[in-house]
Amino acid sequence: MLDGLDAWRELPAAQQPNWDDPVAVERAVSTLRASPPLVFAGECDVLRERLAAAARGEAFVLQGGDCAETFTGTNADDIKDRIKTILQMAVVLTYGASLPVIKLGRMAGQFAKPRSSDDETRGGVTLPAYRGDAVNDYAFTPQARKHDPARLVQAYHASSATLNLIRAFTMGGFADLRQVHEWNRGFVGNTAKARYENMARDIDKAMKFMAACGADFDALRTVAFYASHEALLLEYERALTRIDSRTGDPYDVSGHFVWIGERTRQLDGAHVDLLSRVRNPIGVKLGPTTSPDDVLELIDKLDPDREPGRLTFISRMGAGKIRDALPRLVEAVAEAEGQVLWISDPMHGNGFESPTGYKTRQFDDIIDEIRGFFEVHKALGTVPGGVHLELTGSDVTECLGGFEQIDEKALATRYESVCDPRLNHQQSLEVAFLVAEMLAAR
Ligand SMILES: O=C[C@H](O)[C@H](O)COP(=O)(O)O
Ligand SMILES: C=C(OP(=O)(O)O)C(=O)O
Ligand SMILES: [Mn+2]
Repeated sequence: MLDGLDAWRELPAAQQPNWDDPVAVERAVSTLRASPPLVFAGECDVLRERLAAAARGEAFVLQGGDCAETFTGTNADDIKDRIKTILQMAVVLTYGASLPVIKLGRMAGQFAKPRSSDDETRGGVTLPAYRGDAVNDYAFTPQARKHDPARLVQAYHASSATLNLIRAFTMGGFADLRQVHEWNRGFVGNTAKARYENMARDIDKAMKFMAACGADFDALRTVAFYASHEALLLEYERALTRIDSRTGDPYDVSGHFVWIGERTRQLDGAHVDLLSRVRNPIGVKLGPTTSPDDVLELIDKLDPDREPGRLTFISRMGAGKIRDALPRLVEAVAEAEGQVLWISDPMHGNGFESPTGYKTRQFDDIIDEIRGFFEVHKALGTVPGGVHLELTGSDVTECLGGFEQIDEKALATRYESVCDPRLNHQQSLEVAFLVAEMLAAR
């Protein structure tokens, strides 16, 4: 019997690649094992403490980025635009919440996707589904769709390059509060967004007030920005699990925060087992079929010591279901004295296919699910601790609605996602203003 960090190998593992060349898998895994960690365990500990503060209502989490990062998207402009969007949103949310905002990118590791179907059929041809650049290529040819273990190593290098740029931007002056504030003024000033003007004006006044008081803006030139992704590919996550020399504890050093998806959260499955053994702060997605017993068992397995900041539940119920499905889960956790952080993913329960064949989501459904999340927590006296969004920094047309009123016809103009539809730059900022209003109204 295998123990410890390899016990998952004897458990059912959903959504894994079909590699047909064990020698190539071993080559990739041994390269990963010999490669340096992407994050330092001490950073994961700091994030765990920050998330504990969010669970107490003393901070708010903004987790966002692509559904699926790609190797071609690993370039300076795309990464910069995503960081810029998240920084802009964070300033608006900080103002609305009057709380620090924890910035957590779905970045630097989000290269693997669970899929509903193993195959995809186009024009009578059936090939393996695209499972993220860490597994196969999006192009619809037999060669591209073959699962290739060498891609794990490419995903590691793409994550490393992304994280390097994140660290450079957020520590090197790009995140300067004065600069981010100017970008936000541009957003509100450029188009008729009357609804957001009041808050933007208030933020402007607050900045002037801070300046008049002699606030040290130079101290606000850097921000902490953490990396997160779904821990889907077990060989990859295992190869990047290392023993921390300070404490002797295992950490998954592929990212600061890793989560288990809705499709891989089986209580006796491999993903829950592996993540139960690492010290990182971790998350679990919870869809509408989750039962109170499921959440209690997940807490027992993943957070037996009830450690604040260790476990985040990311609810993704759908706008029409959240008000019915979430309360019993939140109540069960509260009764069990679980110390979990609740955050809302208003994306994954609200997808549908447009008549023209695009996977999309309605902006208003996304907002309604977040509103439902706040309502449920308000009614129960618990803490709505953050939001988890699929977004990008460019002007794609993937989600419907928002003040630009992207309609079904417009989806075709700039649909670039290789998996789920993302909020574009403007829609992301709009979400930030609306969530800031919800936070301010608490
Ligand atoms: O990002 C989430 C999942 O990978 C995605 O929603 C699955 O999409 P599918 O139903 O097209 O496979
Ligand atoms: C796969 C995802 O979500 P879920 O596990 O909630 O379906 C995702 O976050 O892209
Ligand atoms: Mn997705």
